[in-house]
Amino acid sequence: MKLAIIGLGNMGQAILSGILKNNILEAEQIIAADKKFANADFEIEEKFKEINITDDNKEAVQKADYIILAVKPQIIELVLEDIQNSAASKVIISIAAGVNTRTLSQYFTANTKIIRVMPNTPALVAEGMSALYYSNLVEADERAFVEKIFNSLGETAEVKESDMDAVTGLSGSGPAFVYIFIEALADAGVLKGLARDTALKLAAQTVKGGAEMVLSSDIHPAALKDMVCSPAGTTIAGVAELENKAFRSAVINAVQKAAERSEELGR
Ligand SMILES: NC(=O)C1=CN([C@@H]2O[C@H](COP(=O)(O)OP(=O)(O)OC[C@H]3O[C@@H](n4cnc5c(N)ncnc54)[C@H](O)[C@@H]3O)[C@@H](O)[C@H]2O)C=CC1
Ligand SMILES: O=C(O)[C@@H]1CCC=N1
Repeated sequence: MKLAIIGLGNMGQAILSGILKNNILEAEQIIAADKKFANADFEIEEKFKEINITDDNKEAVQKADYIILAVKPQIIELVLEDIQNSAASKVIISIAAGVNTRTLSQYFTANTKIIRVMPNTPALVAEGMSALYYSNLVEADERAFVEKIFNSLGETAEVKESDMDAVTGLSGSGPAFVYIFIEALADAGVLKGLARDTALKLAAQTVKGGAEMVLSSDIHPAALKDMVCSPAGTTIAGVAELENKAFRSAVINAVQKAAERSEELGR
């Protein structure tokens, strides 16, 4: 079995790292295509030295059974035009935000198997969250293989295609919202006199610990919040300020806007 990854940017590299680190495929079974490889000065990272690389998308697709499309939504149709004749009998896996199976299938035959995945960048540290949608022609062994790839990058969940824009706004874009929150916590620590590295460690571990509490217990986040808030204590004073500044509403709107942008990219 051979896999082609078209686009070896942030997400393409994260997926490739997970596959290699977890021995899902041997290096010889993978071919990566990216137009940046056409640049003679391009330095491929040490960890990817053993895989085949090319700047020719068609060549990669011809040699593979599974194709991961990891290019930007704005150029995916150019890539699809390029590969359509070589890829129709293969399993197509697109991670592009917003681009739906209706658009993807226009480039192939009615029998082409299409899978959409929305991963996120914590895949780089095997803490990713990937939502997967399988179109109905995809067979059980093909689903199992693709799920294995994304399980090697963290957690997976199967979703309906109509949920993909919401997923993109929440877990696809969400890491950026979390980083802003961590940065703001650390800035506040620095404002109150902490060293930057100490403040950043406290902030990141607090977010990680909070997430772990939610994931590892059946306790609702609101009840976990109540456990931190002592009557007339420090936390409730901070919580009141967050409510005053409409923090929840800002977060909800951020996810909503990101989901709407995903919808727009699909039009
Ligand atoms: N960055 C993120 O957090 C996430 C991104 N995605 C999706 O992943 C896809 C890729 O995003 P990133 O990796 O962030 O982008 P990126 O810009 O880091 O990588 C895209 C790669 O595609 C290459 N490329 C450009 N034109 C090409 C062509 N004609 N043929 C072959 N390769 C070409 C570029 O050289 C680049 O290396 C997007 O569709 C995005 O919606 C999905 C989930 C999360
Ligand atoms: O910002 C974006 O469009 C991509 C999709 C999800 C995360 N990053």
